[in-house]
Order: sequence, then C-alpha cells, then structure tokens
Amino acid sequence: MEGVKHIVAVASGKGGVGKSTVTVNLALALSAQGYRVGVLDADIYGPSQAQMLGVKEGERPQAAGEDKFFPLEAHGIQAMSMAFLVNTREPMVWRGPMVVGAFQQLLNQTQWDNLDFLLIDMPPGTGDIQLTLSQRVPVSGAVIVTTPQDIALLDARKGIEMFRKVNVPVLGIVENMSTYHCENCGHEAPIFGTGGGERIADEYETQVLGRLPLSLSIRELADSGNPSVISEPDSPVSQTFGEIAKRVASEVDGAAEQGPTISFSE
Ligand SMILES: Nc1ncnc2c1ncn2[C@@H]1O[C@H](COP(=O)(O)OP(=O)(O)OP(=O)(O)O)[C@@H](O)[C@H]1O
Repeated sequence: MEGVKHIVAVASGKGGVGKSTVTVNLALALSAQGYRVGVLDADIYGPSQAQMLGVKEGERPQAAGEDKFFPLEAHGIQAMSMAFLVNTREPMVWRGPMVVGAFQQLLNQTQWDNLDFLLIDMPPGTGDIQLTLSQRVPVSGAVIVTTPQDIALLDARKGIEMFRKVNVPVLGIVENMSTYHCENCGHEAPIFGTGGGERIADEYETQVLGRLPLSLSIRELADSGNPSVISEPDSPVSQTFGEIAKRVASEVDGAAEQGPTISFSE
C-alpha cells in the first residue's frame, strides 16, 4: 500500500471491549518510540477515533490531487475516519455494500505520508469489512483485544479463527479490563474473571501482548481526546502500552525478515 510499510489490524469478536481505546494508545506508544504512525478507523457505523484523538467536529480532510485525501493529523498521528467526512450526529442508515464501498474508499483514497505502521481500528465481528481488508491490502498482522470473561473469549476465538482462515498472522492478545483497582481502598477485583487472555493465547499458540486494568482514567482520558499515553506517559498503563508497542513492532519486523509465506486454502 502506497505510503505504508506495515498494516496492523486491531480487532475483536465482541463490541465494546476496548478496541478503539487500545488502537489509539498503541498508535501513540509506537509514535513515542519514534515510528511514523497512522490510524484508519474502519468502524463506518460507529467511528470513535475522531473523539479519542481530539479532532474537532467539522474538521475535514484536504483534497490531495483529483481522487485522494490527506489524512488529518492529531498528537503527531495521521488519521482517517468516516467521522471526518459525515455528520456524526446523524445515524448512517446504510446497507452492507455501501458500508464496504465507503471502507474501500477510505482504504484506497487516503494519501498516507511515509508510515511505518498503519493501525486499522476494525468494527466488531467477522463480516464484510474484515474480509474486504484481508482481500484488498497486505495485512502484516492482527492484534486481538478481549476482556477476560467467557462470553468475550468466545467471540475473540471467532476473530482469531477468521484471521487464520485469511492467512493474516495473529500477533497476540491484549487483555483489557483485566482487574478493577479501587482507588479508595486499593482492593483489586477481577470483575471479568482471570486468566482468559492466557487461556486463549495458549489455545492458539500466540502470546498475551499485555494486560490493562479497568480504570477510570483510561476511560476519561480516551473519551476526552487526550489518551493515557500522552496524558500520563509515566503511568503503569502507559508503560504497558509501551511494552505492547515494542512487542507488536518486533513481531511485525520479525515477520518481514522471514519473507512471504505460501499457503494453500480452498
Ligand atoms: N481499560 C478500560 N478501563 C475503563 N474504561 C475503558 C477501558 N477500555 C475501554 N474503556 C471504555 O469503554 C468504552 C468502550 O471502549 P471502546 O470504544 O474502545 O471499545 P470498542 O471495542 O472499540 O467498541 P466498539 O465495539 O463500539 O467499536 C469507552 O468509553 C472506553 O473509554
């Protein structure tokens, strides 16, 4: 893909597990480590990246020649989202083919500037957008975000299986909302259970890239457009994102050094 070295999909089976939050913080952590990073928000119906990156409503991308757009820039990250092109207060009442068409346009018509990593914030599930992505562009790998409870793991398994079917390597699992740390009494409570990320990583012979707590500040900072990694760079949460970023970068570079693999499927 023009202007992009590595494409990494951030995905989950289930909605609301923190994909967008992980995407934006991982992007900022990679950027803090010196990489040039872009974020493509592939959630056409419910884009979140504009808000999480603090892009003001109504800010629109500039045209780049006849049929391309320059991405917007926020916190040093290049970004493209449906939210930059439409009024986000109105629902998008679109059928599947229109959604896929819009995604393809975001994919093909954004003029990325010399990126090391393009992170794609996927919509939940294993449908049209996921298939389109794997068929249209070379995806270096996928990061699977899950919470530790069984109902989320069930959907995360489907996500992993889907990427395997389309020959996209799974780089690892991010276990989000692992434990709740009470800011008043210090008590740790594993609200969504324990060990889920590890179990699923073992099952699919992949790794847990990192574990993040259920935390008021993660939510407040992401929702306010100044995510943890830039607002609290020295916090344990930001350090965890830094470690996840290092693992992702080394997995992807390692994969690049091995060269392409040949696979057969029906
Ligand atoms: N570790 C966390 N602690 C507290 N709140 C969190 C955490 N991770 C995410 N959240 C909050 O949970 C909500 C959902 O997160 P987010 O939008 O990242 O999920 P998602 O998986 O991308 O959702 P969707 O399926 O809608 O795309 C957001 O308000 C976010 O701030």
